[in-house]
Amino acid sequence: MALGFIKKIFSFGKKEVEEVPVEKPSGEVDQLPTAEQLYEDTTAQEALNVPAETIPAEAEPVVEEQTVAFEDTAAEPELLQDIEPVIVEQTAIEPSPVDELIEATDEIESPMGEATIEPVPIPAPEAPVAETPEPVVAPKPSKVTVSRTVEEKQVEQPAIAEPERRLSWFERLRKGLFRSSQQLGDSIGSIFTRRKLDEDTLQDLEDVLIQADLGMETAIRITGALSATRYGKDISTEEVRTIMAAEIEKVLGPVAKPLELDLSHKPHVILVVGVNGTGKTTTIGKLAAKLTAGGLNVMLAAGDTFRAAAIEQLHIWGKRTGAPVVSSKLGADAAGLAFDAWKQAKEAGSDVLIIDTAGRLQNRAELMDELAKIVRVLGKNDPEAPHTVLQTLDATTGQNALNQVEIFKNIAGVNGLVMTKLDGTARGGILVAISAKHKLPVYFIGVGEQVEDLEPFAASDFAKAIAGVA
Ligand SMILES: Nc1nc2c(ncn2[C@@H]2O[C@H](COP(=O)(O)OP(=O)(O)OP(=O)(O)O)[C@@H](O)[C@H]2O)c(=O)[nH]1
Repeated sequence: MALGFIKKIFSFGKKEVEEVPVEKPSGEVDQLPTAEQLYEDTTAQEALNVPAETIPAEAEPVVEEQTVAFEDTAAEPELLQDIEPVIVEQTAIEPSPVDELIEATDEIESPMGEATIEPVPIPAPEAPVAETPEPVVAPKPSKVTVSRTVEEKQVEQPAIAEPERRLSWFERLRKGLFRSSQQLGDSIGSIFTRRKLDEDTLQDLEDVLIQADLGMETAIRITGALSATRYGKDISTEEVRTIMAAEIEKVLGPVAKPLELDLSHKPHVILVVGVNGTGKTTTIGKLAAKLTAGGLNVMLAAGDTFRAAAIEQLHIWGKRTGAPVVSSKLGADAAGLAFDAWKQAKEAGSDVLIIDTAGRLQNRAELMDELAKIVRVLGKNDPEAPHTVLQTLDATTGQNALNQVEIFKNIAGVNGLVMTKLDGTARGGILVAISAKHKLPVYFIGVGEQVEDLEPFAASDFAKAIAGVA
């Protein structure tokens, strides 16, 4: 009953995301990925599952009428009325005592008076029915888990709008990894044709696995597993692939974790970092869609103050997901913006604040310093913020991604990964090497540019797709 209650908390807040006409500011957004195409498929779907263990025993609603309302599914439409629309007045941010609050070493150029919050049109609640029960505002649990959100059936498009069948996320993953898994399969095939498993074949296989970016540790793990059971025997490519998939899954299993948000922090701050073009802003949009669809109040902060298109892109996602966006003028101090955004989110009672950052190469020391400053400054507001530091990794990247994680983790405290673009001509093997080395949770994979194309990371599916096992 308690689980049902919590599920209802996160389903009655669901809103249909309306198509919002996007105004193009003059000039700057011409190079934006065609927003209308990019955001053509907009329906945000169910977002949150709350594991039973996170539900306190006393999670029963305290108000008697409330219990009745949740148990009576016919009464749910009425509850929809009770959700306060997140409407933020479009006012300039009041001057904040930033300078007093920040140590002298962190010279924050607060974008006071420049940062704006985009008001968000909220879809109208469903029409009330007769005999509306007493309004009830359901309490939110202190911890939520973000997991699979979009069922394939929920993203179906009318036949007329989509003449070709849209591939499922797993088909896109397989397709994306097909080329590298095929190359791997060909190489394995050429090693084991009419050859028994011996020292030479094991060495050749190890080389092939390392070339596929899987990393030395995993390569040795795979050859070790083969050697232990099949040494001196004939072995087929399929058998090698199957053992490879099993060993890769053992590496990935421990890092395939759902993203958990600690809502006792209000807002729970998610800082999104990574190298240029790795999919930070797109991932933020997709994640915001999951969270808002789950009934959470989300605020976005356009901390990529370098690119006008990035700010505009985040505003588009804000409109699509119903999340207000805090932004500032181009070139403003990103740490100051993050600081002000936290205050705005606090004042607005947001559950989650997601902060975008400018893409930066990990070897650009001054840019990495700026990132460290954003992290420090957020800690002035809430010593534990940012609570989640997500790094996006482009799946078409090879060995360099290992170095990216190393440096972003050290400087920004990355504590979770998202691998994007697995639907393209992805390599993907590097995620195995990164997982073996850093053991950071991998929360999601990006398998497309649409709002629903963010999938919880599943070790078994990924391992099979890399190894080319059905
Ligand atoms: N195919 C595919 N494209 C993606 C995915 N994620 C992001 N993209 C595309 O990759 C490009 C870059 O994405 P952004 O979200 O702008 O990347 P970013 O990291 O914010 O970029 P910078 O701000 O320049 O660092 C855009 O064209 C996105 O549509 C994905 O999972 N699959």
